[in-house]
Amino acid sequence: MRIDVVTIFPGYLAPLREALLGRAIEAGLVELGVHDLRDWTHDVHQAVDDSPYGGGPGMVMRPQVWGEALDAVLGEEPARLVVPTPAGRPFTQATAQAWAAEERLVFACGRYEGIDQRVVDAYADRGPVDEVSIGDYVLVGGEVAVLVMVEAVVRLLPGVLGNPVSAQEDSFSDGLLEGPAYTRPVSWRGLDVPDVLRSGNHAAIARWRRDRALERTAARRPDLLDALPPDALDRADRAF
Ligand SMILES: Nc1ncccc1[N+](=O)[O-]
Repeated sequence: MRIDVVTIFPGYLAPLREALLGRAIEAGLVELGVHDLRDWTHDVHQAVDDSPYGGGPGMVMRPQVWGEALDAVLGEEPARLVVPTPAGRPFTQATAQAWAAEERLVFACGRYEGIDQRVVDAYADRGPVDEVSIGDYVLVGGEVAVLVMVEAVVRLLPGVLGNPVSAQEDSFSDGLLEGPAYTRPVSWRGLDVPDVLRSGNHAAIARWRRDRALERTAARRPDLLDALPPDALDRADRAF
């Protein structure tokens, strides 16, 4: 997979070259390009924004600069263009799963009050454009959202995670939150690991884990329970 990011703060994306993602890049599983939007300005002030038509607070990012940048970065190769914005559709594990199958992702990081809408409209004719949000809060720009989304996607690529099974058993993969996890020592500050997890009885362990996942999901995210397909909960689940 090739990932390109266009931003006025390239340094913000440095963490993508650390740890797991850094190793994936070194292993050639992912190619990463980070581009400074100001490279496509032509004025001495390298202006990337201007005041909004119709008035209102803040500044809007100029379409000309973005057009030149995205033409250059996208080239002729097909790619999914992603614009992080609080006004976007929710980015979920399902989005990450879908994007993990893409050859190319190009992220356009908006700052200020966002990017002139015509940029999204103009590129919608060339390929898929997703305006997505990582949550219902307002960040200063899209860069942090790109870090979140790239990590969620790249960890799903074959060969990236040491233990690929865990990508299947993540929270959300079966529609439920993951339950509690334990490791050694068996007793710590007077708190013991639940006996069932040391019983060796795999059916009982699976049942216990499922019950804890249902319990946690009901308590913290009842919306996820409501969203489950009708056949997702078996009789034992319903008994819980
Ligand atoms: N929440 C956000 N705030 C600003 C820019 C992008 C955002 N997002 O979620 O992608």
